[in-house]
Amino acid sequence: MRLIDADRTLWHTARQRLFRPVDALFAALIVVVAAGVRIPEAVQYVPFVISLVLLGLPHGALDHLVPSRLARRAPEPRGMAFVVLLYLLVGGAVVLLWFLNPVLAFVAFILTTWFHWGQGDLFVEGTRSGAGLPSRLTRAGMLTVRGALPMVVPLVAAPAVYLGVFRDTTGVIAAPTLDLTPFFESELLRALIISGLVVLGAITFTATARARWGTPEGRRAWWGDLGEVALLAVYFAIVPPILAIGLYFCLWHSLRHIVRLSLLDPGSRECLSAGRFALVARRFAVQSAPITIVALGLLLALFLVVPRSGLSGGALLGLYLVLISALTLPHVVVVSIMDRRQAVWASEGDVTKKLQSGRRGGAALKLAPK
Ligand SMILES: CC1=C(/C=C/C(C)=C/C=C/C(C)=C/C=C/C=C(C)/C=C/C=C(C)/C=C/C2=C(C)CCCC2(C)C)C(C)(C)CCC1
Ligand SMILES: [Fe+2]
Repeated sequence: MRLIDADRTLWHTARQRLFRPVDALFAALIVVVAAGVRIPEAVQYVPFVISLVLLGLPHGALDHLVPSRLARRAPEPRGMAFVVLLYLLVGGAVVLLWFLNPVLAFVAFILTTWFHWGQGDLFVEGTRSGAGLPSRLTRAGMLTVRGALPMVVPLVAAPAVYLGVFRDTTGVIAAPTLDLTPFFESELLRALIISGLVVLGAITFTATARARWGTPEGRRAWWGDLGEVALLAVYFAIVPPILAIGLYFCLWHSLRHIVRLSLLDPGSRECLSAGRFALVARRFAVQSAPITIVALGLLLALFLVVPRSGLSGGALLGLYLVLISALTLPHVVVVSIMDRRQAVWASEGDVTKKLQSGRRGGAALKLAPK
């Protein structure tokens, strides 16, 4: 896939000015933890606490504006009503599932996150260069590998922490009914999971090499992709999971999504073109504040409603994850609509038709000529 040139330049700037420093921070954390420094448990929760008001929770708080932004129109009530209804119905159904079957709700949440974080990275990967993203199947492979890094690597590297978060999160709703300890402790399962991921990664990178190797730009993109995957794989294997995932949620997934949203907003786009990131951040903070406050209200309501909410770090994180899971599914629907309009999954023919009819939805992608 190829991005229209103006967008590609803006993504390049974002990569240099925003994403590279985050790479450096993750690399530094790997070194610090590998050197044997123990990060106190309380500190590990800090990114999740900050995510309540900065980057994390707010990154979905403009979802109601997405339909109008994609259509390049001023915010309109119909699009907003659609998104609010979507959140009410789908989010409500997820909360209900937590009450009916917390274990199933947890597993569904992990799988949804796997998909969603993979889909976010797949889009950003497509902005890296004019070199083609390969077949849809390979794109699905890229999504699966990217999403698996935060969801699967901690399961293999720190199963006890994963089990703890599972217990805390399901535990805010009901006393545990199912003991999954053997599942989390199975060496065989861990070996199978990690080998599956390595094999899938190898197949995917071989396939993307075939699509991208033809030009110097394509080769740079391929190495860049590989570098990110390697960094994240080591990061999630070494850094304590709650800290690692909290930082990734804010500084990786949400930051990229906010850049994507800002490119669909003419005012923010102008600031981005001028490299004025502080102004973009301010605009986003102002735009996302009202709905973020509503979402915080929902968190408080959930705290009062769920039967076993507590004040320990684990219980509070569990409660927050229950809320996030209810927000994530409708958010995934909105982001999937963005993916569709921005041609993330399109075949070459579809994209050409879209470009010809001028329905580009802002940062539209087009496939590189073969
Ligand atoms: C628009 C709207 C709104 C809002 C919204 C929002 C605000 C959204 C957001 C969204 C979001 C905010 C999303 C997010 C996502 C996230 C995620 C998806 C995460 C996940 C995570 C996980 C899953 C993890 C886990 C773990 C840990 C932590 C540790 C270790 C282990 C484990 C891995 C388990 C409202 C409702 C108000 C209204 C209507 C409209
Ligand atoms: Fe997201």
